[in-house]
Amino acid sequence: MSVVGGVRRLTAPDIRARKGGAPVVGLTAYHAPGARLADEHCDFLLVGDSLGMVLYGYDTTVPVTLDMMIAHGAAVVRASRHALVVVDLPFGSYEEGPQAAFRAASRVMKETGCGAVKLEGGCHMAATVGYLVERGIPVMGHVGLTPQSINSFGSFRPRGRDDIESEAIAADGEAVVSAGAFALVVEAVPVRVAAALTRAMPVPTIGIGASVVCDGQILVAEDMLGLTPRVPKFVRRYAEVGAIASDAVARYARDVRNRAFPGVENTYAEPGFEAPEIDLPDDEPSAAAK
Ligand SMILES: Nc1nc(=O)c2c([nH]1)NC[C@@H]1CN(c3ccc(C(=O)N[C@@H](CCC(=O)O)C(=O)O)cc3)CN21
Ligand SMILES: CC(C)C(=O)C(=O)O
Ligand SMILES: [Mg+2]
Repeated sequence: MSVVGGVRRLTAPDIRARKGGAPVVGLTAYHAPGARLADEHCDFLLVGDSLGMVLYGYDTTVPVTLDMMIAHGAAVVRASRHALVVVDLPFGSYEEGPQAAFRAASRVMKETGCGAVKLEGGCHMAATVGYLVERGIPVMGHVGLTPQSINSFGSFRPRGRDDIESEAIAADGEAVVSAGAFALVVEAVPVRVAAALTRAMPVPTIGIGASVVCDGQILVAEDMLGLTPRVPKFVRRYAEVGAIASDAVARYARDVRNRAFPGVENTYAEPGFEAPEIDLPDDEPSAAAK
């Protein structure tokens, strides 16, 4: 539990206790400005390994490292005070076994100050989830579409659309929650599958592409803000920040080229020095510009 400015930050048990109550609001945050923007409105901020795709331009989350997650996680903790901060364990940092997972997760907790970690996987990760939870690390589960397994799945297509897959996902959720996960991200599954999990689980299900039946929702902030060029079907665009930002950059560039920026108000005065009149260039490119 942390106390900042007299306000207690939400904890994993607080989120756990929201089962059956008001929907849990999650959003990704990768950096200080994102965290400052989202903190007061959200119950938890997820430092998602999707940052590898959104910030670093990778095609998948597979190349993301533990050091990257720690650097971004620490920035989000510093810039927030209300929401629980959850940090994704990246591909390769926890699959080897419970002890490897504990080493990765304890580094994340110590070096970022976050309140929980998230890891992908179901039945085969249950022992790892239990090992972390028993040793004081709250774990959020993640089943359905698990993007770190893109090289096994072959694509980011929705999961659980046939009986075999939907039963496997139900068993996955059951396994990680029985092992002690305090909440469960359910990604890209049909309503029927999300509804069955939400009914069966004693902890909140957090949907992304899993319909309104879930106990909460999460989205990638850049997707809902209009900062990513293409978005999955499950995203609603709440703003077109990319278009606004592009327009601002275009106006800045025009002002620089016209010598309309910087203005006198952006300039440091020096007693006794008069800025020389500059010759504004005409439309002819000068010899120097050639
Ligand atoms: N910007 C971003 N948003 C995300 O939600 C997100 C990431 N990145 N990176 C990590 C994972 C990967 N996720 C993804 C990525 C792509 C699709 C997607 O393209 N879905 C298509 C259908 C694809 C298919 O059928 O093959 C869609 O239209 O929903 C879905 C989830 C969710 N996560
Ligand atoms: C999409 C969410 C659930 C995630 O895992 C991420 O942003 O990495
Ligand atoms: Mg992730």
